[in-house]
Amino acid sequence: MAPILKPDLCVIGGGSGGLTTAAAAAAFGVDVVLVERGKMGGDCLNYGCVPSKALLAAGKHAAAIREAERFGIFAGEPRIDFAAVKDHVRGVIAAIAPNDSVERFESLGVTVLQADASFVDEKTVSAGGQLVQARRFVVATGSSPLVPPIEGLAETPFFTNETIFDLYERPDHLVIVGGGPIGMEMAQAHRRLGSKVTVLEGGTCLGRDDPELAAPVIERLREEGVVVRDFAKVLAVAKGEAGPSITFETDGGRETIEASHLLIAVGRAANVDGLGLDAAGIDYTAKGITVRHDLRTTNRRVYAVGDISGGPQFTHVANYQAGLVLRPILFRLPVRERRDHLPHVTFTDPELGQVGPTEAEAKASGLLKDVVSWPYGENDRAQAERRTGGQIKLVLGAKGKIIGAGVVGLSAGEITNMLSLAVGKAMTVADLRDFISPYPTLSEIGKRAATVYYRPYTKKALVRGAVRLLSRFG
Ligand SMILES: Cc1cc2nc3c(=O)[nH]c(=O)nc-3n(C[C@H](O)[C@H](O)[C@H](O)COP(=O)(O)OP(=O)(O)OC[C@H]3O[C@@H](n4cnc5c(N)ncnc54)[C@H](O)[C@@H]3O)c2cc1C
Ligand SMILES: NC(=O)c1ccc[n+]([C@@H]2O[C@H](COP(=O)([O-])OP(=O)(O)OC[C@H]3O[C@@H](n4cnc5c(N)ncnc54)[C@H](O)[C@@H]3O)[C@@H](O)[C@H]2O)c1
Repeated sequence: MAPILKPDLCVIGGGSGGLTTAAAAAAFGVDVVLVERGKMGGDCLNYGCVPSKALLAAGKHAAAIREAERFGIFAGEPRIDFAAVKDHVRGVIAAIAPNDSVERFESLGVTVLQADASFVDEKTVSAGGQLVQARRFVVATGSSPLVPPIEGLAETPFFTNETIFDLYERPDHLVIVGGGPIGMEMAQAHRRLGSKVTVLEGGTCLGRDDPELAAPVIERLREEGVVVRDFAKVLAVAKGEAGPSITFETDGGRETIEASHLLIAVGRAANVDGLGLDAAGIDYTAKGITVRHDLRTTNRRVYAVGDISGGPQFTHVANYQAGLVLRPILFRLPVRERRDHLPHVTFTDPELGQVGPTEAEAKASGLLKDVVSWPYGENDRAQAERRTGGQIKLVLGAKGKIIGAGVVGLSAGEITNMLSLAVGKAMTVADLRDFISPYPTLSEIGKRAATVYYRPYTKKALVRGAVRLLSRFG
């Protein structure tokens, strides 16, 4: 048996959270062992963010060709080679993969074990038989697609995010169960690439977002021909002649529809199975590993980051958490995870971005003092681009502090960066009002929304009187 490895840090999982932790620790000269049982890069690179955004990008090009007439350009209906689109998706993954590869991590000084890791006791991990006893462990094992207990599903072929990107034939009719970010992004991408698409959502689509901001996304998908059915309870699926048939119930009664392909996108299950968490004294639930404010688990040697830590499931959150845990691990500094300033973007067209609490969440927490908004229609760049649908909303606390913000519209994801800075740095509407925004840019809507906050002051008799008085002094 190989000698026990005794590094300073052992990271389990080579996805967004694990790779960031390992690379940053190695940059400080720390002896790191990284264990990954599947593809380096995890979900984001292989089955998540990257392929979904590449597919959406292809769909966006098709939509731009269809809409070109509005700009005086006549191209007709685009001819779409679905297999070539998938080659493009593969190509994007391949272009990014070297950054996440075993070779790159070994070149950084990390020892990479390509094996399934499991705790055997409180201080030891076995990775394919190789024992590792590290001073600290970081668990970053991510999540997997949740498969709901729908009658007949186990006997019916279906896709998840782990298999849909390998489908090289264009679905004639893609039925998607779940209208969250995965469901809606996949629905629009496939519709734009020529498939008939139906979304069956148990509640309301994009239900975690501000309903007023989610509405234009849902409306746009419907305009493009996606059939969106809210409050649809899927009762059973069965393997039909041409593909799966899906029976569901709404207020209007029971219906059965025929699909060529079925995609299940109803959320995620934390990858806790087989990790030996009980042997290590690490508490967990179905949502993930239980962590403290500093992401430490119930085993003081072990931290958890990313989807497995039970919080919001995004790559940038995994990266943020990786940055946090390195401080206690490397420098013995105390940290406290914040969740009130986290952004997320759904990359449909229009994009939908949110930072911190929505209006309703801020109201429920008692922090809401005001909301100001500005429509894309009043932005000159949006007019030039002929994309005037959407709005920005600033959620304000006391003294004009921006505690949350949401935006839906063209390039809303990019605008969310500015909003993330504003919320993260506890800026006020005055900060957004006073910065100089280059003209004509879409981000100007943030500044315009901030000026709305000051409108009541311009109407105040005292302020108006002061302006009149001062004007007398020449
Ligand atoms: C379709 C889709 C689209 C998405 N789009 C976005 C987006 O646009 N933006 C965004 O921010 N987020 C997006 N996400 C979410 C994002 O992908 C995840 O939040 C992120 O990948 C989480 O990173 P992680 O490191 O926690 O887990 P993962 O990336 O899942 O990595 C975990 C790794 O651990 C390995 N592993 C698991 N168990 C073991 C074990 N016992 N031993 C060894 N290795 C193990 C797995 O093989 C995997 O490689 C998307 C997700 C999906 C599914
Ligand atoms: N752009 C992005 O950042 C992005 C994109 C995709 C995924 N993600 C991440 O991945 C996570 C998972 O995405 P997701 O869309 O699978 O999950 P989700 O939990 O966000 O949404 C799942 C949806 O499915 C519905 N649902 C659940 N059970 C159902 C059932 N039996 N029948 C019909 N509908 C049902 C829910 O009401 C919900 O609207 C997201 O929460 C997000 O963290 C992020």
